[in-house]
Amino acid sequence: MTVYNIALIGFGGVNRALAELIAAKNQLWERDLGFRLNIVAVSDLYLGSVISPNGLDAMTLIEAKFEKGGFGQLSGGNAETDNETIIKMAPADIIVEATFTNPKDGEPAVSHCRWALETGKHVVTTNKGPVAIAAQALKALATANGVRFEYEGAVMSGTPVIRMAENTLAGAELKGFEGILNGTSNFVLGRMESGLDFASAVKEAQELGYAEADPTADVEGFDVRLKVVILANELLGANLKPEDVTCKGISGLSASDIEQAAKAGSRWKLVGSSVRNDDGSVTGSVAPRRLGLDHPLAGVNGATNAVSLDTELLGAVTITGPGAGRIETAYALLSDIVAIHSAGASAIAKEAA
Ligand SMILES: NC(=O)c1ccc[n+]([C@@H]2O[C@H](COP(=O)([O-])OP(=O)(O)OC[C@H]3O[C@@H](n4cnc5c(N)ncnc54)[C@H](O)[C@@H]3O)[C@@H](O)[C@H]2O)c1
Ligand SMILES: N[C@@H](CCO)C(=O)O
Repeated sequence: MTVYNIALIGFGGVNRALAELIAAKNQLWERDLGFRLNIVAVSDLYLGSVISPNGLDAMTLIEAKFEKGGFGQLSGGNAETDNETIIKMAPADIIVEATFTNPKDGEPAVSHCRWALETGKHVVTTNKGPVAIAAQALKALATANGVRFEYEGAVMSGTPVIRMAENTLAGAELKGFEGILNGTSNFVLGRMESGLDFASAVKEAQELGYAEADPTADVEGFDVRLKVVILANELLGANLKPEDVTCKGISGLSASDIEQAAKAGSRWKLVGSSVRNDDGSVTGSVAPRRLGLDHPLAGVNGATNAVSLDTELLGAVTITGPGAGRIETAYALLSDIVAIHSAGASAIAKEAA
């Protein structure tokens, strides 16, 4: 039986949900996936940090109502956050990075990933910053250190768009994509269509765990811009930076815009897209678009996301599923760990052959 020791960096909605899954499903994973997860360290800006080489009880971590600096009360705990020590020194096989996304330079999460990879630890992350801004360098660092850098949850939470496109559409010749890539803004537009005002709809999205720490990133399109960069670089072989992608969000849409669209049999959606141009260059954009109800993206509601991949050999292939949510995103982390486990198993099989 394989046990992966994991260290959680950030203990907010997503990593708490992963701890919940561990508490509820480790036995099932042992049976069905061939491994179990053991939390050996946690570090959080608000709660402090803790290392326990034998493992922390996931249920205790979730149920304890820790105040600021609360990890200081635990054996091996410290009221201060100490990401660098935790990442470099904890006896972890995998660092689970789920701190705030910084859309400007990806820090400090880029450094968290770098410290982990340099010390021979795998990284799984749902943080869009390091992936959009430094994926190439981090992937190279992972390869140089014989470990993996996995980030399925950075786009469409647990819906497997990155791995699905890479593994099962290889050779289909992707030409571009367009999609609804932000759960919060899609949820907000739907709630406004039902008559709720913008601010209350954003508040609901925050309560449901969909929104970024600063929801401006959701409603101004910055979050979608990062996702367009991630998909374009990963799937279209581009080398885009966030500032290369034109970006407009939904905050300029009024209740009357939304009402008028509905009366005319259409719906506003925030669409992120990218295309390979005839000269081989790849461009990307984020903008609200008024779509007829017969458009495939018009019926995608709530925090659901969808991306339509335009391929040479198959035409459009559309992937749809949850785009945000705590458990949904924690599942993406599990799927990354499954990928690491499978890669390890196939490496062992190759050595034995
Ligand atoms: N919630 C979702 O639906 C979702 C989906 C996909 C991706 N993501 C991404 O996953 C990450 C985590 O999301 P979340 O919903 O858990 O966010 P959250 O705001 O609930 O939690 C983030 C946690 O990280 C901690 N933190 C922030 N900076 C830190 C630092 N420098 N060191 C240590 N801890 C730090 C905060 O104290 C907080 O507890 C974000 O980057 C987000 O963009 C979230
Ligand atoms: N805030 C993001 C989380 C998923 O990346 C959203 O609403 O889509």
